[in-house]
Amino acid sequence: MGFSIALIPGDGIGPEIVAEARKVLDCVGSRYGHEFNYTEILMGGCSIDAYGVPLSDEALAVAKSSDSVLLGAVGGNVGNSRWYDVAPNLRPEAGLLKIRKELGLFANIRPAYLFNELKGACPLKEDIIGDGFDMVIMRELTGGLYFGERHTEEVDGVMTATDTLTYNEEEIRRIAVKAFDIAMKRNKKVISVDKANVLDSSRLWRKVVAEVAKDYPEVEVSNMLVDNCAMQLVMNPGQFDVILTENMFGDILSDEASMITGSIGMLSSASLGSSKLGLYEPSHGSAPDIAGKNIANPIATILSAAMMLRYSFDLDKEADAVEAAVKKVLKDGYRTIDIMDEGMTQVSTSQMGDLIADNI
Ligand SMILES: NC(=O)C1=CN([C@@H]2O[C@H](COP(=O)(O)OP(=O)(O)OC[C@H]3O[C@@H](n4cnc5c(N)ncnc54)[C@H](O)[C@@H]3O)[C@@H](O)[C@H]2O)C=CC1
Ligand SMILES: CC(C)CC(=O)C(=O)O
Ligand SMILES: [Mg+2]
Repeated sequence: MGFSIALIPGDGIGPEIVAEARKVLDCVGSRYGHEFNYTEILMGGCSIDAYGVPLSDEALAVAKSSDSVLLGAVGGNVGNSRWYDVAPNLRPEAGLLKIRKELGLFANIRPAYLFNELKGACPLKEDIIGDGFDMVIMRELTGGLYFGERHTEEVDGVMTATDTLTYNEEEIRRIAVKAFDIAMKRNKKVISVDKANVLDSSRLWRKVVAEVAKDYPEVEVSNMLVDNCAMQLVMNPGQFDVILTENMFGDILSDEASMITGSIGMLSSASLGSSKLGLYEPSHGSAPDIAGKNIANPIATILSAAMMLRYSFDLDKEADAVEAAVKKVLKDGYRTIDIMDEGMTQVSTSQMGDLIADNI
């Protein structure tokens, strides 16, 4: 079968890791008889350099007309790059926020599980790791603080910056439904994370989640405050199945969850809406500190490509093959530097891609 993929390498390590995911997809294509047709588009700092905007209308149109979108990452050194001394809607990340909003991708699924082979790279003590953990963070992606009205102004002679956090009940309901649906296919446990002891938006969040829960009597549901959740993730990660949370809390908690899987370079993600068109990207950023060195871990991006095969193309067998290839390469002892451990063989970004592709 043929599938069109809008490919967005982006900035920093983006082009390096996307090249490896493409290599793996091409192996899947020839092994299983599919044709993946790529159209490369610019987004982020590279698009600012080329067109003066982080996402052009033409690039957005390509993404909208594709079967799916595969992204590396966007952005540079926040604070000391030329891309940041401009209005917020012209910064690299504005391209990412725009594509998420324009494609209606309100559900960001970030699976965090510990490969047995990576127990040594997990920073937690053995008795905390126990039998490992396997959770999914279901993060709301097109509402909340990242999309609220914001401005900076002088108030009574003092510079004052304002960001607003708004959710309506429909936005909460649709992400809650996604979380309960996914819990039904897993261990039937949802922990909804909020800050209901302070925020009105969190109180509405709790009320709507409780309403949705009534349609899923088999799912065990509870609430947890976000500061406690940050602590519980490193104290008892095995307790989580599905974490349901709003945009910024999910952004922060997923970086924390990624680290206990061994490295932020391991955490994949799928951003979905109400159609088959999804955007697939690693949970990490453009890592300018290691860009161009061929040392970044491409596994999060490769596993994101596997999610693309599963969720956008319904190619479950092929997605399983990619995940199995990743596991095999780790089992064989190959590691990029971020997950390197005693007795293992250190490989570069491109070598890791080659090894995974060879195991398809
Ligand atoms: N989805 C996206 O495009 C995202 C973009 N960003 C942007 O990325 C830029 C850098 O942000 P940071 O806060 O430094 O976060 P980051 O996630 O890019 O990097 C944090 C740390 O993790 C390391 N790291 C990240 N990915 C890695 C990988 N695949 N393999 C090995 N090590 C890896 C980096 O070297 C760095 O030390 C900023 O401009 C930020 O806005 C940040 C998060 C998401
Ligand atoms: C630029 C941010 C909004 C992206 C991010 O940190 C993320 O989606 O994890
Ligand atoms: Mg993030």
